[in-house]
Parts: sequence; structure tokens; C-alpha cells
Amino acid sequence: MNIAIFASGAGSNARRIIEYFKDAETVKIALIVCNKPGAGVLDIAREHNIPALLIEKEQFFRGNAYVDELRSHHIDFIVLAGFLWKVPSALIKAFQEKIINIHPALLPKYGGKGMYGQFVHEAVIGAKDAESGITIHFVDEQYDHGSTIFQATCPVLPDDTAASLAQRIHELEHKHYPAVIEKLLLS
Ligand SMILES: Nc1nc2c(c(=O)[nH]1)N[C@@H](CN(C=O)c1ccc(C(=O)N[C@@H](CCC(=O)O)C(=O)O)cc1)CN2
Ligand SMILES: NCC(=O)N[C@@H]1O[C@H](COP(=O)([O-])[O-])[C@@H](O)[C@H]1O
Repeated sequence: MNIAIFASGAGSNARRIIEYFKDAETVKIALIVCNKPGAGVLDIAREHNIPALLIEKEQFFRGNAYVDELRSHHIDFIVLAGFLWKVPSALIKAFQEKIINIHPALLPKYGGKGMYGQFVHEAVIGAKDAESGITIHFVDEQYDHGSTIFQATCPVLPDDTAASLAQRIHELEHKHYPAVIEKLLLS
């Protein structure tokens, strides 16, 4: 089973997933797909000798959505880990029920366009919610709308900042995302 991880940023989730499956016999992290030159996830790909594909808007949204390139890498499953572009229909159709995402909040709250990274944590703190968490879900044509696979919660503390909440959310992500992927692939 070959996985492509799509990421736009630092890549801490990508790193945990790579490390989790590094000795796996039936699962391989075969490709890192990134839309941001210089992103930290590209350094992680290099560190682990994983091929990286740097994608451009024109081909992604108005071309083949890089389906041919993913097929050439024999990709079976796509994991979004901090990927900040909307996955187009062409890619969703080519990988039906084979694309998942992790969102740093308890969907359906705090999802949709503009809701990524610190913006999510700022909204949770601004709403004075007592808890937040993570949602792992299938990807459909809309942002953060696909069916939920897994959720986990954490407290929001009175003195939390977006940064301190982000740290707690990252810990949840790193703990759960690799294991949820494994369970999904082996089911
Ligand atoms: N078709 C889908 N594509 C993506 C999904 C999805 O559920 N369906 N999830 C997102 C990840 N995500 C939240 O989990 C998310 C990422 C980014 C945005 C967003 O508003 N992006 C900005 C552009 C930001 C940039 O280019 O730096 C925008 O669209 O204006 C919302 C939600 C991944 N793709
Ligand atoms: N809505 C999408 C979104 O906000 N995704 C979030 O981006 C971060 C990426 O961190 P990483 O690059 O260190 O894995 C993660 O917290 C992930 O949940």
C-alpha cells in the first residue's frame, strides 16, 4: 500500500506518519506532495529519502490534478496533513474514499474556507469553548465536509493562547493520526 502525504507547512504530522511506518512491510510512504517551495515538510522528505513533488496551481486546479504523476508513483492512498489547497474533483474522483484529512478542531465546528492553522485555534479561544480537539475525516469536494472517521478532545484552558492550544492539538494529532491511518488501511 503506497501512501502520498500532501502537506504545505512544517510537516510535524508527516514526520510522525513517516516514522510510524518506517519499518512497515505492507505500507510505504512513497511520495510527499507540497505546494509551498521551501516548506519544512520538503526537508523531512529529503531527510528520509522520500521523493517530493512540488505542485503548481495551474496544473492542480485546471490540469490533470497530478493524477498521472500519482499513478506513476503507484499511489493507493492520500493523506492530507496541513495541506492548504482545496483538493479538486478530478483528484477526488481518481481516489474515491482514498483521501483523508486531519482538522485541528471538532468538526463541524470551526471548519470551511479560511479555517486552518492558527485561525482555527483563535476562533476556538475567541468562542470561549471549554474543549477542542481533532477530527480525521474522508475528503469530499467541500472543505471539512467528508464523513468523520475519528475525533479526540482536549481541554481549552482559561489562559490558553492560540499557540498553547496548537501545541496541545499537535500532541493529539501526533498520537492518533498514524494509528488511525494504519487501522483504516488494514480494515
Ligand atoms: N476538497 C477538499 N480539499 C481539502 C479539504 C477538504 O476537506 N476537502 N481539507 C483541507 C484542509 N483544511 C482543513 O482541514 C483546510 C485547508 C485550507 C483552507 C483554506 O481556507 N485555504 C485557503 C488558501 C490558503 C493558502 O493557499 O495558503 C483558501 O482556500 O482560500 C481551508 C481548510 C485541504 N483540502
Ligand atoms: N484545516 C487544515 C489545518 O489547519 N490543518 C492543520 O495544519 C497543521 C499542520 O501542521 P504540520 O505541518 O506540523 O503537520 C496541523 O495542525 C493540521 O491539523
